[in-house]
Amino acid sequence: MWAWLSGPFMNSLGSVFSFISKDVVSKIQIIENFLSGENGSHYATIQSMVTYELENDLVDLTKRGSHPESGCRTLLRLHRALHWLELFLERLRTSTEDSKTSVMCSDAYNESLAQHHPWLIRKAVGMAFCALPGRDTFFEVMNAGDHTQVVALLGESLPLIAEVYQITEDLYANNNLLELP
Ligand SMILES: CCCCCCCCCCCCC/C=C/[C@@H](O)[C@H](COP(=O)(O)O)NC(=O)CCCCCCCCCCCCCCC
Repeated sequence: MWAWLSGPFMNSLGSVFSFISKDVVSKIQIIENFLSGENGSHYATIQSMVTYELENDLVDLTKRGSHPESGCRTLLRLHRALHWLELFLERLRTSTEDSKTSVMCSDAYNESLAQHHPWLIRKAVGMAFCALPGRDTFFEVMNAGDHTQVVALLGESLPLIAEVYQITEDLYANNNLLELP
């Protein structure tokens, strides 16, 4: 399912994007390792992961310490990335022929992930966006047919992405986990 993150499309985007996809792949790997480890059953759902890690003091809550790669903080990074994805795909869905992917990407980034990234990363990411391929290429790599079909697919998927995002957001908010280091 995550193969595209290290596939030819991401590779064709250059070194900043391969850095980004390596970061995402390694975070997914951290969570998969918990899932296949001896306490894997606690990682079957996000809810059970949160309960298990909090009850067993497995999360660094205020500053990085003995649990720098907890499931909770790792998923939080992916959760924020999912928000970026939602905002970007919504822009792509409603875009017109002369919309620029670089603008769609950076607007979505500034509304989401950028708030959690230091200056240097924001600058590097901002420059990388300028080199993104055009809108047609994005429609093509989704491999879901012509523009109309891709727009329809996005229309069906985006509410589901938004729902997943909101469930995690509420769970993390209720447990004060939204600022995990
Ligand atoms: C498809 C086209 C291109 C991708 C565009 C990327 C948009 C934004 C890029 C921002 C990248 C910043 C790189 C920094 C990484 C880390 O410093 C930083 C902090 O990690 P740390 O606390 O462990 O140190 N990592 C992150 O914030 C994770 C960012 C990942 C952004 C990737 C977005 C693309 C993929 C979406 C997949 C969503 C999967 C969700 C699964 C539940």
